[in-house]
Parts: sequence; structure tokens; C-alpha cells
Amino acid sequence: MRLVLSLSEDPAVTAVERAIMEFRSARPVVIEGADARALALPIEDLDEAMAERIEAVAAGHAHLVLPPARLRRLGLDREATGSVALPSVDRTRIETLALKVDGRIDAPVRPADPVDEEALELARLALLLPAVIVVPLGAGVEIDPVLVRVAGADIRRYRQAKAADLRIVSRAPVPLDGAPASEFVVFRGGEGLRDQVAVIVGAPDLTKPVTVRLHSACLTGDLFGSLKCDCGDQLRETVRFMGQNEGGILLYLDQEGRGNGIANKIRAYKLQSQGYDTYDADEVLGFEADQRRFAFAAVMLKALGVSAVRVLTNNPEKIAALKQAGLTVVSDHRVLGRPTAENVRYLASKRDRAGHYIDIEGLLASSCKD
Ligand SMILES: Nc1nc2c(ncn2[C@@H]2O[C@H](COP(=O)(O)OP(=O)(O)OP(=O)(O)O)[C@@H](O)[C@H]2O)c(=O)[nH]1
Ligand SMILES: [Zn+2]
Repeated sequence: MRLVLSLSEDPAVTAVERAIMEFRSARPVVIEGADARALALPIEDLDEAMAERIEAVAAGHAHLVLPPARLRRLGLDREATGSVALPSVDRTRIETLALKVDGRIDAPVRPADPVDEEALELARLALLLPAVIVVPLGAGVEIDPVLVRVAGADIRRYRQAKAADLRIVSRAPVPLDGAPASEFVVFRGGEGLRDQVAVIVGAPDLTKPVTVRLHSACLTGDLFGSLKCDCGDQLRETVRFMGQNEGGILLYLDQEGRGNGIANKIRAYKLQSQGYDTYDADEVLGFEADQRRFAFAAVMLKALGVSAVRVLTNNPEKIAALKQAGLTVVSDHRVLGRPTAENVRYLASKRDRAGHYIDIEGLLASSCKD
């Protein structure tokens, strides 16, 4: 007997979510493109045994897919994803090409196929290093045991499809220091099915522009008071400001490490300890300057009944994203942390390389007076 249980969710989305989980577990998946199929495996956690097994299937036809940021670091002038042939699945060579600071390109770089791009997107969605081994599969070739299969087109559509798919799963009052009348509202869904939190401070009047902040999670700064960034100060200053004024909504977004994940942020911190600045360190790892998308944050605000906002941020991208999503941005205001010996270079990089509105000289002058 065969029973059919039709899943309420979109099967295309389900397939991508299964594939993300396989990637996070260091298992390969099969990506089915319009006219090609390929086996794809992230390079993170590639052990000798898996390398040998991939080698047996690849028979010399594997290639390593690298994003443009990494190719630039390898000395190429490129704006597009590329792939390098792997005559053998050699872990040391793969690591050098994908990760090492002194890596240099040692073979021709071919333009990426659509399947290559989709494999890389899957690695990013899984918060892994953006570097993937791809083995084209000829027509009729089947792999045993059966691997998770996913359509490349579904991977491409996933982020956008999930951005608006958020629902409230729980809410309760949580009195905060300086803002006793606060409520936590937890949303679930979006990219990666993470939990995203809206903290409603006080009782903002939703018929007027509401003070809001989109705050990307920073475990090191928010929780441990790391001196490397300004996040903890910004978080607490926002709550204090909202508590003392007409209230507001703080979105605490699960976007650790500018969306790269905590593991990649700590990899980047290691590079920073060797002298790279915040954006160069990310580039060594293959990440473009900022991976974050903020459209889903606007969806959360709208779900809470907000239509016009005053934004607390120094980041022009956040302001643009809220406008793009159809919210009325009435004004934007700076929210500044304390400058420290350890974070001043980080702040300067954000100002100089990402156009953040940070008056470092003013900050330093005012912190000297204190
Ligand atoms: N990859 C990477 N992420 C970092 C680094 N330092 C801090 N972050 C992350 O950067 C993000 C900063 O978030 P926010 O404070 O919301 O954003 P912002 O872009 O600085 O904008 P505003 O604070 O609103 O002006 C957090 O996710 C941090 O974890 C770093 O050196 N590398
Ligand atoms: Zn931080």
C-alpha cells in the first residue's frame, strides 16, 4: 500500500532546505540544471575518506568553483565566478586555492556554469565557506546511495521566495534594563528558517513614524562586549533611547558576521589578527563586502503594523532596503558606539569602504572629553 501525504509547503523550497542541511553535514547533493546535472560538495570539512570517494566518482572530471572575491585574492582581475580543474581531488591543493592567504592560481580559470553558481549559492545559504567541488554527471549516470536532489532553479529562487515567508510563533513581555515595558515577538521562517526577533520597546504609536533599528546579531559584541566592534554599544543605546522616548521597534536579526555566520566571522577575525581589515579578511575567504539582505526585516515591520519609520543606523544600505521594500523612511539618525583602540580601524573601514555615516574624529573628540 502506498499512502500520499501532500506537504503543505512548496516542494521546491523543501528540496532546497534539505540540500542546505546536507551541505552543513558535509554531504554531497545532486543539482539538476536545465540541461546538466552535477554532484556538488562544499570543501569545508572535506576529509581524506570523502575526497577519495569523490575521486572515484569524478574520475578526473571534478572542478573547484570559487567566487569572484576569492579569485581576486588569488591574483585574477575578475567579477565573475570561475572554476578550476581538479585532475585529482587533492585536499591540500583545494585548501590552498580556496582558503590560504598565500594561495595563487595554478591553472586556467574557466567561466562558471549555471550549476556551479547554484552550488556556490547553496554553500552561502548553508553559512559555509563559498568554495564547492562540482562533478558533472553524464546523462543516465546514477549515484548509489541516492543523494538529495535539488533543482538549480529552485536554489536561485530560494532567498527571494523565503524573504516574505515569516510568521509570528510566540510573544511575551520581557522587561529590559532601561526599558521595562518591552515585548519580544519571535518570527520564524525566511532564509534558513531561523528565528528572528522583534523587540517592541514601550508602546510606539503605529499611526506615526516609528523609531526602528535593524540590528544584525553579533555574539562577540552584543553579548561579550568585544572591543573589536561597536555592536554592543549600539544595541544598548538603541534600547535606552527608545525607552526614554516614544518607544520603538528593534529588530534583532539572525545575520551574524554580516550574514556569513559565526564560523566565518571568527575565520575573518583570525585574518584580522594578521593585519587584514574587516573587508579584506572577508574577501580572502571569498565573501563580497556584505552578504546581508534586509527585505525580510521590512516584512517583519509591516507584519507589526508599521508603515513609516525613523531609522537608527549609520548604514546607507539599510535605509535603501527599507525604502525599496515600500516603507516610508521619514528620517535616519546616527547610533554610535564608543571608539576603542581595537575598533577604530573597523569603524574607519566601514566609513571609507562601505560609505557608513560615521564621524570618527567627532567620536574621538567627544570620548576624550568624557
Ligand atoms: N564578517 C564580519 N562581520 C563582522 C565583523 N565585525 C562585525 N561583524 C558583523 O557585522 C554586523 C554589524 O551589524 P550592525 O551593527 O547591524 O550593522 P552595520 O552594518 O554596522 O550598520 P549600523 O550599525 O546600523 O550602522 C554584525 O552581524 C556583526 O556580527 C567583521 O570583522 N567581519
Ligand atoms: Zn559586532
